[in-house]
Amino acid sequence: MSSTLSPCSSPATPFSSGLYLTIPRRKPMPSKLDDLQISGWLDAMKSSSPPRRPLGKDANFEGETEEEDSLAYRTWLKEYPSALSSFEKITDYAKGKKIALFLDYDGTLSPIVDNPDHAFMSNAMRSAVKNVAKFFPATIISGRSRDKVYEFVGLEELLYAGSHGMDMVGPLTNSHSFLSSHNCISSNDKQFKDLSIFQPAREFLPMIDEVFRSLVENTRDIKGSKVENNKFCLSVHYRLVDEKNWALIAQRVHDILRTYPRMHITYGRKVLEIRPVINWDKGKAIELLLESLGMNDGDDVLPIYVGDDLTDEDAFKVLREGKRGYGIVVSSVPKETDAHFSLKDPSEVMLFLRALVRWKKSQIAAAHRSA
Ligand SMILES: O=P(O)(O)OC[C@H]1O[C@H](O[C@H]2O[C@H](CO)[C@@H](O)[C@H](O)[C@H]2O)[C@H](O)[C@@H](O)[C@@H]1O
Repeated sequence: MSSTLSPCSSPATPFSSGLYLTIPRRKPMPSKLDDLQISGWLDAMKSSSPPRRPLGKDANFEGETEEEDSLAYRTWLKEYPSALSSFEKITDYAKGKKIALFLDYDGTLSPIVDNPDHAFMSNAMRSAVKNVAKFFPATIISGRSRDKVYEFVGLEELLYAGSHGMDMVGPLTNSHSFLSSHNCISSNDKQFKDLSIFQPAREFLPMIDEVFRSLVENTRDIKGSKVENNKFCLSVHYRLVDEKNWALIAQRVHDILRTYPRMHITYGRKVLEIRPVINWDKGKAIELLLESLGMNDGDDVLPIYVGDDLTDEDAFKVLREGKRGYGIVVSSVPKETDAHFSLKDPSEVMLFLRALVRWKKSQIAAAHRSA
């Protein structure tokens, strides 16, 4: 699975320096999408954010009955077992290995809410994340801007990767193979002393700001829409837009992006994510982070990635294809995924993090006893 389901966008190509200067920018000209294009966009918009009926609760949900939903979920669980009920299996495999933890933010550490500015994590979750980071190197990897996700999480014990991994600050100095080719620079900033900043889409910034302004301007009349600037990518939210206007919002975004062929769309949970066409995603980001942490290869490393969204699939895929860790998808409905295990919602993520801490403490205690 790839998160780049972009029926109307250009294929991803590697980053090339100075690209921004060659990008043609014309005034957006409205174009009429044909029916096929519209239905392609709408299908992607719907399938990336399926209607959800919380399991065990009645809700106004068109389609299958609640019973059928729950049967479908139980069947799906056989293929993607709960990371809680499979905890022993996971920790048996983790024995003697160094765990590296990667956590998505929205829908994983904080519940999905209508207003993206109000996606706060609970204090209980914050404390679970803080504790787990005492025992395992942990990174939050989010589509949000790095500053925004840090503002939400507020913990210094972690590394932060914003804009889907296009903005990372950390001890990235071990990753020689990536340094030269991916715009990684040592920071002169006092705040990030001795750390490196990795921003492979830096040259796109002026263009991204331009697209942001254009999106704001051209969607302001669509009730419920919201454009979020995530620094190296943009989000056009339609969660609160009446479904009859989804085609309209798709049309407007399409019209703008026609004049920016170096920007493309991916689909998240009731959000169109606009990002530069560079060969970089959350999967590549975790490879770089693992390499930086000196944990890129060897049988003694176990990366665990927890995420809920289509963009997290790039990371699940890297782990599955490399046969070197576990992806855990957060979902209360069956979905196609490259993850190995599942958790129903952020509250189960919190239980899983706490269980990891208890397990690690028991390992340490056992090691002390036998020493
Ligand atoms: O990679 P993530 O940390 O999961 O970020 C992905 C997007 O998350 C946010 O949007 C989603 O959560 C919002 C708050 O719960 C919700 O209102 C929205 O419908 C979801 O799509 C964030 O606002 C986006 O910018 C991120 O791209």
